Parts: sequence; C-alpha cells; structure tokens
Amino acid sequence: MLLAQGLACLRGDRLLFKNVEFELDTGGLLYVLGENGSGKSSLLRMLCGLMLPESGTVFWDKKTIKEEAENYLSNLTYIGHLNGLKDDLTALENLTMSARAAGNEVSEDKALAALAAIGIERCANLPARVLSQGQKRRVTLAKLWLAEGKLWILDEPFAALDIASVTVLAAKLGEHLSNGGMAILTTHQDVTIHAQSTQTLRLS
Ligand SMILES: Nc1ncnc2c1ncn2[C@@H]1O[C@H](COP(=O)(O)OP(=O)(O)OP(=O)(O)O)[C@@H](O)[C@H]1O
Repeated sequence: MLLAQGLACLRGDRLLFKNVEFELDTGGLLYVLGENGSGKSSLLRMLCGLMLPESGTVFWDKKTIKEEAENYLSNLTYIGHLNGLKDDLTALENLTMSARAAGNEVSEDKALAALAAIGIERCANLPARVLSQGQKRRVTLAKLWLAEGKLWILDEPFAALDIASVTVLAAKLGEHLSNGGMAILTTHQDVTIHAQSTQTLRLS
C-alpha cells in the first residue's frame, strides 16, 4: 500500500502544492490532474523518491520509502515525461538496457515480444534517433510489458500516441490493475481505464 501524508512542494520561491494526501491500495488507480506547471511531474518524482518534499512523507507498506527503499524500488516502475532513450542504440537495445538497469535481465525474445505488444516491433533494429515521437514513446512504454513490480508511476504516458496505441496502453493498465497492481498517472487526455477503484487528485 502506498500512502502520502501532508506532501508539500516548493520550486524556487513558489509553493506548488501543500497538504497532498492519498492512499493507494491493490487494484487502485490515481489520476493526478492539473494545468501546466501545477506540479504534477514534481509530485510524481517525489513519490518515486527522486525529489524530497518540503514537508510530508511517503510510505510503502507502512514504512517510509527511504526505510523501505530496496523493496519499494523493486516494486516501482517509473516512466517520466521524457523518454530517456539513447539515440545511437536501437529500440531493442534501449529496451533491454533499461530493463537491465532496473535489475531485470530480459532475453531478446522477451524484449521483442514487449515491442510487438505495443506495435513497434518493426522498428526494433532502428536507432532511436530516427524514430518519430510516438514511436519513441512506445519503445519507452514497452518496459511495462517487462515490469514485475506492483506500482506503476507514469507521467503523461498517452502523450504522442496514436489512437490504437492509446487503446493498447489503456488495456494494459486495466490488466495490471486487475492483477493486483496499482498505478498513478498524469494525463491531459480523456482515457478510460478499468480499475477496481479510481481516485483523482487535482493540483491547482
Ligand atoms: N528545478 C526547478 N527549479 C525551479 N522551478 C522548477 C524546477 N523544475 C520545475 N520547476 C517549476 O515547477 C513548476 C511545476 O513543474 P512540473 O513539471 O511539476 O509541472 P506539471 O504540472 O507537470 O506541468 P505540465 O502539465 O506542463 O507537464 C513549473 O512552474 C516549473 O517551471
């Protein structure tokens, strides 16, 4: 279970948000919404332990994410709003490398199957630099098909995707949640994802 208590975020001299609280359990989906610059990405980075809150605490299974770092990180898949692909590596190499960096040694066949799941297998051997924005996003998102942990934190996962890919990703999220996973995501799009429980947190 993920619990956020009293989170506040200061960027420069601007207090972006304060008193942010929520609890997310098995099968739960949390949408973080708000206008550009309201602090959605900052909150997601905070939940991943990549940024310290001005005040407040994030708990995983009743311990702080600092105390539980190893267990927490093994359960966490974070996809930021930037794709973070290496331009000179192929789509397949990028995917296998990022899985390896997350401690998940995947075979080439498994990585190819993940690329196929999001319809990008024909780009597997192309360098990332020649891919379109939507193709790059799909290569990055393919890591969800290899992820083993419970919690997915996704910053604008649907951005740049075509309609078919939005449908595939929404279905994958629904499957993850029905298998006992949890997800937190930001989006500016209206996408239906099936979840046992859905919450919305609006930053203003
Ligand atoms: N390192 C930084 N130093 C100072 N201000 C920053 C820093 N990083 C982000 N900000 C500011 O914090 C605010 C919130 O940024 P953030 O990326 O969290 O917003 P967001 O809600 O995700 O926006 P968007 O919908 O445009 O992606 C913005 O005004 C941004 O300029």
